[in-house]
Amino acid sequence: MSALIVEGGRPLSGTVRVHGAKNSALPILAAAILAPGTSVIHNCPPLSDVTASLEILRHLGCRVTQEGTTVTVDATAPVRWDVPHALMREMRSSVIFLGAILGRMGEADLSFPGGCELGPRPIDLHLKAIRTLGGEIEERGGRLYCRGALKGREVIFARPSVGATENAMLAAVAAPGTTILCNAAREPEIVDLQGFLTAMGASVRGAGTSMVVIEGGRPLHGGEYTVMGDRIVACTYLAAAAAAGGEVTVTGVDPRHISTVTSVLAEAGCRVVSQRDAVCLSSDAPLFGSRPIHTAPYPGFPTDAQPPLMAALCKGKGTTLFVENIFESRYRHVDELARMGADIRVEGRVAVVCGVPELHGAAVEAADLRGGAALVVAALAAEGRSVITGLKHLDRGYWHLEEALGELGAQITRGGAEEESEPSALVGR
Ligand SMILES: CC(=O)N[C@H]1[C@@H](OP(=O)(O)OP(=O)(O)OC[C@H]2O[C@@H](n3ccc(=O)[nH]c3=O)[C@H](O)[C@@H]2O)O[C@H](CO)[C@@H](O)[C@@H]1O
Ligand SMILES: C=C(OP(=O)(O)O)C(=O)O
Repeated sequence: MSALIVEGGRPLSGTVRVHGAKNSALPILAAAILAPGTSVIHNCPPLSDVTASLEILRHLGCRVTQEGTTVTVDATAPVRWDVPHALMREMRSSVIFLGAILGRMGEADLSFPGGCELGPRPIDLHLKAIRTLGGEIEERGGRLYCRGALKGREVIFARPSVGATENAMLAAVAAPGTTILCNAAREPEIVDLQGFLTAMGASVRGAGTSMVVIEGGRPLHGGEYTVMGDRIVACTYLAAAAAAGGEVTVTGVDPRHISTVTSVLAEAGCRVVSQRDAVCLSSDAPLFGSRPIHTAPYPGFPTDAQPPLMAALCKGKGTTLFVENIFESRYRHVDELARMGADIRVEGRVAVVCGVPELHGAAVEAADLRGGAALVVAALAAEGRSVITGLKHLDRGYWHLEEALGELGAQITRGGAEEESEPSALVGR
């Protein structure tokens, strides 16, 4: 079993560039199937979720090549419209292929998606949107059989959902007529998807607001596009610098996309300076607490940044209250942070973090992607050695994490947990 071995307690310094955003790259890869042509997608990070998406595209009959962070998808002649269950359960974003495959092939056969276990993650809003656009969906034996001639319509979401908005956009691009998505999610990744669809010849406007308008049924062609930088990876690096101390510049991110997070870090005592596509953070004293953090759909505080920010605030002088409003079970990192000496009390959706003067290294296990990032942040701030397992979760969303942090001066390596792990009571002492 592989593990990250972190010798913590060292300040970080230098500049790090974030890789492309997982949550943009995945719907963009699904969108590539919509056009009978070749799309070229740059800044597409070779994460395990991206590999799964490429496997789905290959299974559908696309020719796919990957050179560094550039992916080329030739979707001239897909031959299948089904996604095997093993690929569906690899990640949440497999469900985004529903709108894209149905839009291109007029038929789709999928099962329920995987992804981080954060409590119930229904797909009712996805299915309702597709049905509104004319898709007939039959749920049988855990599979979803969809067919139907799509038509532009008004779709009203009961709540903003990133994935359902993306799925509806992909289906609507292929649906003749005007589709209006009301109460759409406003995340920057949706704006990125609009950018790629526009590069393919689609007419989509309004992404980033709660109303997205699509004139569907236009002829599409392959597009060339560069995926935006990953704002959650940026928040993770900033949280690491805040926790470990030092001075770090994170580049390749739009500071406006993470202002709810940087304002919390500033309130906790870090100096934060935003530039056009970079954020510089320095931290040299124990962090204070911050005002209560309520996760919310964009432009609110992102749920994906909650675990790393919580980890950053564990060591310090203040108390911070977190309210997780998006997912029911997104505090699975708390027990592991407690092994490092954190003082966190959880009651339902609320977690209260009381800063402690020191954290200590420990053997801990990631239970989900951002929970894993939280463990890395805490380990960098902790005195002594931490051994972090459960890396398959981290590898879904962080590319070259140990190299990037290593360049900032962190002592972090990937090795076998068996050789490195001491009895957990001794680790870090
Ligand atoms: C691949 C990707 O982009 N993942 C992101 C996406 O996930 P994802 O697209 O799954 O998240 P959603 O925005 O859909 O979820 C928001 C809320 O709506 C609920 N809901 C969603 C769909 C549905 O059909 N029914 C329903 O009730 C969810 O349970 C959740 O409580 O947005 C989340 C919220 O910002 C992020 O944490 C994930 O990193
Ligand atoms: C929850 C996340 O991803 P997914 O929706 O793919 O599970 C995430 O990126 O933090």
